[in-house]
Amino acid sequence: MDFKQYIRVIPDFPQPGIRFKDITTLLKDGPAYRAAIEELAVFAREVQADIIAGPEARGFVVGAPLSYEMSIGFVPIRKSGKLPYETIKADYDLEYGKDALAVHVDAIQPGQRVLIADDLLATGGTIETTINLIEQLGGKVVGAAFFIELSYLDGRQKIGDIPVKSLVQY
Ligand SMILES: O=P(O)(O)OC[C@H]1O[C@H](OP(=O)(O)OP(=O)(O)O)[C@H](O)[C@@H]1O
Ligand SMILES: Nc1ncnc2[nH]cnc12
Repeated sequence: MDFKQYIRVIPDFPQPGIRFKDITTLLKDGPAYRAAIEELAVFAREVQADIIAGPEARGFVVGAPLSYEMSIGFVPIRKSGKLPYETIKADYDLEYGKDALAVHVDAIQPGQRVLIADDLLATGGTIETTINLIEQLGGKVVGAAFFIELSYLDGRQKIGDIPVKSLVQY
């Protein structure tokens, strides 16, 4: 399926110079959304993931259906201050700002094979921070799966040799 035709590009959002890739136009199309998740599930099975982690908020709409499709667990990586139990957290930079992410200390068991799922890879700050948090908990990141990759920002260089799958590239 040509997923690019389902993605809407909004110039100058949320600030001048950013071309925002809007996935809501893909999400509202049932067959396209399902096909996108199924394609990422092929990759997740190849890397033998046994749990999915997704960064808030758009990582939830990719990671949660992927874990459901595979009948494996889902770990939410949340913006700092949102998780109720004991957490570890890390600060990071985005294409358009700064933020902090956190995860529960008991979210991942040492040695678990973790696939990170998100809608989009831009500078790689979010994925790098998520990898860092999972590795601190003893998890092994076996792959990173995205709907969209902004190749011109070269986020892959922050991921090292972890296998990456993206459905659409700009
Ligand atoms: O590769 P990066 O430069 O880190 O950018 C990619 C991240 O930016 C967006 O999330 P955002 O932090 O805007 O949060 P949201 O999902 O809550 O909208 C997107 O969903 C990715 O998680
Ligand atoms: N250009 C972009 N479009 C949508 N989400 C993003 N997150 C970071 N950069 C983005």
